[in-house]
Amino acid sequence: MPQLPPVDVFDYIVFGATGDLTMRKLLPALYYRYRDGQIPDQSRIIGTARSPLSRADYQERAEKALTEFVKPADLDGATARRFLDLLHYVSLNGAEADSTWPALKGLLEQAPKDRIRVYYLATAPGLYGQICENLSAQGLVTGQSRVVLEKPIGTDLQSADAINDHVGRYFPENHIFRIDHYLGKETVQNLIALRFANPVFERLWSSDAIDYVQITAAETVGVESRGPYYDKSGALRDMIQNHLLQVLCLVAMDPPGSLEADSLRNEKLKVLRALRPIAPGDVAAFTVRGQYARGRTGDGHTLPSYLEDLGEDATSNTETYVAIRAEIHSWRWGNVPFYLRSGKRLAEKCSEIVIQFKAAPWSIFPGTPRANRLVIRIQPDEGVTLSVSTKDPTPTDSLTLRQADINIAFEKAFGTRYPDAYERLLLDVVRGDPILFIRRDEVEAAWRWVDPILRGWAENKAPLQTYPAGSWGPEAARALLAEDGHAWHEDMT
Ligand SMILES: NC(=O)C1=CN([C@@H]2O[C@H](COP(=O)(O)OP(=O)(O)OC[C@H]3O[C@@H](n4cnc5c(N)ncnc54)[C@H](OP(=O)(O)O)[C@@H]3O)[C@@H](O)[C@H]2O)C=CC1
Ligand SMILES: O=C1O[C@H](COP(=O)(O)O)[C@@H](O)[C@H](O)[C@H]1O
Repeated sequence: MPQLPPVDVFDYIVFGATGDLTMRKLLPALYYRYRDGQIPDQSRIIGTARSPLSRADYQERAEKALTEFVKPADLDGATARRFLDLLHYVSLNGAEADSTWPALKGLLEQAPKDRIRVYYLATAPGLYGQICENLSAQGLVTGQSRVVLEKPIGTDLQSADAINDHVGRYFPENHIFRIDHYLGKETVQNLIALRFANPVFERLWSSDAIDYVQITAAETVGVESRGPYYDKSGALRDMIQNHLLQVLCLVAMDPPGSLEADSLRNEKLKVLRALRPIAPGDVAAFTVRGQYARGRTGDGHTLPSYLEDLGEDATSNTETYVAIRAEIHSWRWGNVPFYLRSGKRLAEKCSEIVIQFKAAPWSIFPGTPRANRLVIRIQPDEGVTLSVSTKDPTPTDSLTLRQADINIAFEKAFGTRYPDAYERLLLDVVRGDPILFIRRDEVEAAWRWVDPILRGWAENKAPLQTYPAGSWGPEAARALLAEDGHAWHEDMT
């Protein structure tokens, strides 16, 4: 790994420091950046949550998390111990302006006044405004302070506005970092390179040459321990409103004028605003929502249903799967359908973008050559595959065609580990670089599109389908594409 420039000394204050996100993603990501020499030793990571833990208890929990979530080959004992020394813990109720705040204040004020402070809110979004208000009341918002808001921001446009207004009273917009970890994924960023550094693609990137686009984020896991959050959220709010719409923006946007954050965000915003609204009465035609029932893994193990995962006697109308046929009303995209889907307990863990090109208008070969297809694999096995027609080498009396792939597997091609998305994003906040974070108007535009779908579902205008855990989702999702004469990637021939 080449020498990476370290960031300035910082204090990272994590609210929700005992939670799933901190343990599974944030601490491992910070460990990797520390291991690679990017985090100076004087920096501190201060965990806060209501649980009454000592600093040693918290370090012990963090050590367990590193053992579980960092690859064993990457976990060096001595480095991990030095990393754990950066950790502190303050027991505090973020929702209340009580007597526990001075402990945090005292700890922060031990550092020089101009030290960078990152307040990372890894708690329920309903707490964001109150935590910021308390930070301000305690005099903890300095000129060098930034706040990171996890997604989803709110549960609809109205609640998102309320949160953004509340947080905005204490932090200026350029110090608010709305994180969407999909933007930190290497292959998602690579879309910008692929599209705007390779004219061979960009010249074909429109309805002139593209038949349709699919964006998939499929997971094999169920709701795990996150039932209480997830059951109130569902797949549309959890994945589509943020991650998939952001990926769609990068696929569909016009070239930004530069790599300045606002230049990119302006282009993304135009796409969000050009999404054809799906009215509540149209949800049955353009959306499919599903919930996993009991099923089986590929090797025959029984998988519980969503209701069983939630716990005894649970009932729920929450979707764990969504498929949507979206359209972008713009000159570039005409009537090109963008099929989005995301679900839990599906057959494979796979996030990818499929760009299906149009077939040749005329064939001089026996049979019609297959249309080209570009598959951008976001995870796992990050890479790009372009399927092309080539001459079948079998010596026959006619020139027949065979499909072949031009394939780049990034890890293999570059011989380097692909970092987790959070590794990049957590240090971008310290650097004060907002390019991979979401501006307020983007969040609002995304909710504006999602809200009528939620309303249609709440009015029961699209029935909740079931699908067997371990499958590719409800049959109705197949039908959604079949109506256009299309098929999901796994069904394509
Ligand atoms: N987990 C994930 O994979 C992802 C999560 N997110 C988002 O991150 C956020 C956190 O998610 P997740 O970690 O899963 O949630 P968890 O429920 O696992 O953790 C919540 C954390 O918040 C703390 N907490 C709860 N109430 C308070 C309070 N009043 N004051 C201070 N701390 C409090 C809890 O600790 P205690 O009970 O001790 O106070 C706990 O540390 C959510 O907004 C979620 O949507 C986003 C992307 C992925
Ligand atoms: O934000 C979230 O993302 C994860 C999926 O992330 P990935 O990087 O593994 O694709 C999802 O499991 C979770 O429900 C959601 O909140």
